[in-house]
Amino acid sequence: MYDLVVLGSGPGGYAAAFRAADLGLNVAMIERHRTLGGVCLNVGCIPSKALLHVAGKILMADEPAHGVQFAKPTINLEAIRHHRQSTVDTLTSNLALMAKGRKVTVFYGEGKFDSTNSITVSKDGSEEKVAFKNAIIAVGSRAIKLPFVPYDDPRILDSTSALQLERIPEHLLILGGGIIGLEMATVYQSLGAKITVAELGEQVMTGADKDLVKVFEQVNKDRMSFLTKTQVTNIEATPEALNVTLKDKDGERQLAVDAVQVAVGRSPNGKTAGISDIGVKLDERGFVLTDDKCQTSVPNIYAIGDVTHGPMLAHKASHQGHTVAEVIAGHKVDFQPLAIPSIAYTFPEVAWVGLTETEAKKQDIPVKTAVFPWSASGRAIASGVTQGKTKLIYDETTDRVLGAGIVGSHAGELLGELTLAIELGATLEDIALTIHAHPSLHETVGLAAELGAGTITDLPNKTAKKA
Ligand SMILES: NC(=O)c1ccc[n+]([C@@H]2O[C@H](COP(=O)([O-])OP(=O)(O)OC[C@H]3O[C@@H](n4cnc5c(N)ncnc54)[C@H](O)[C@@H]3O)[C@@H](O)[C@H]2O)c1
Repeated sequence: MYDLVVLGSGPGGYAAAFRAADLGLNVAMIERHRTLGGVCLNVGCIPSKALLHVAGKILMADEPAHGVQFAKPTINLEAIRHHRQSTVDTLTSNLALMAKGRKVTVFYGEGKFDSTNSITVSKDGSEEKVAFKNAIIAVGSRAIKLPFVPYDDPRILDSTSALQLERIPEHLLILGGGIIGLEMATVYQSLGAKITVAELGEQVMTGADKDLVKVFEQVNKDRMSFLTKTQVTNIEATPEALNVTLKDKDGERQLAVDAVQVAVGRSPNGKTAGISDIGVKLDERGFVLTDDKCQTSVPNIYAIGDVTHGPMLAHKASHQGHTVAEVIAGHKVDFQPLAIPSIAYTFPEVAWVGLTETEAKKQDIPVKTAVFPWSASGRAIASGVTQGKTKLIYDETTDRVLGAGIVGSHAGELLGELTLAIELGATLEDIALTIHAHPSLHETVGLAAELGAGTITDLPNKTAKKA
């Protein structure tokens, strides 16, 4: 009997298994695919970043380089696919080695709970029972399917098939303006596709503040067309084209495209693997209900990652994984983060963490904001990346930083400081008095804080504190 069995080997599952093994527990992990790492490493975060890296190189070659002109890039799709796959292979094979090094037993096959103390793993017609004292459900999520989409048509792409880069369509419609849709829009646009994004909501990248998203839209206005408040209601496949029905306030119209990527969100896998049959409580959408120790309604069973409430992000899952491993090992810990960062790896990147201004307004939280424009940053001007903003959202009375957002080159990397600031309860003054290197893009964080504090000297003195 294992001390712990982890069902699923994504960033949540393997982090939990490895941490538990390091704490001296006897651990097994069950994975239905041939490689470890789940969606994120195999067909999600990691391969998309490999493609976005290439997209960045192509887009950069197109930008004015202040005296240097590059020829039009030559694109070798096979080599790009190879970079994607070798990135995935490096990480997934390292995971298998680390599992071995930690003596975590890996069962490859489809796992299904048959009691609160055992899971049956099925593979190629054979079955094996794995008994456990504790289990962690880390079964993730899957793409939401829309009833009117002709999924059998090869011109319909999902987040997995889009990564294959089988062909570059002339005109690609992105159905859903969330992070997956916009990241793949960026990849395909750089490779030559015309892009139309159809988004039901008021803005693309819901979740980020509008003023930041506006900069992203502005930079991309000649590269992509954004149709917001627009619902895709039907797709008809004909030999010549995919005829997409778009519905907005003016009524319905047709758009003929030669490929559609569907990226309308993900739903949790809670209703699979016999999870509810053993008494684990789910909500109506299939999320497993957990407390702040990630414990489910069955005391020896825990759940982490996309199958639980909260953002569907790998770094949330891995931190939950560590928490549960430590709880099972007897530590007094829980999972109550103040800040879970989000990054859209688009061009430019958009990154945000903690409270947004939109959320503050919705929840009636009294906040102030300080937004430093990158057009006043020496490093941004010298690097030709002035289309950016660094924004702080802070408590009106205490000046404590509650949220932050950045749009611009390397925004995702710059966000780290602000995530730490929020977790440590920093105020504007703490950030403003921290010496940031000059000239640098991260200096914009310090300058935004100085702007809020009224001590800034890198902008006109409208906001200067006189006393
Ligand atoms: N870099 C990252 O952090 C990253 C990358 C990829 C995915 N993810 C996560 O994966 C999850 C799924 O991402 P996603 O982009 O698929 O989902 P999402 O929920 O973020 O966005 C889907 C969008 O589709 C729109 N939509 C739904 N039906 C529509 C219709 N019929 N017509 C037009 N628009 C429609 C919705 O309004 C929504 O804005 C998210 O939780 C996301 O945070 C994160």
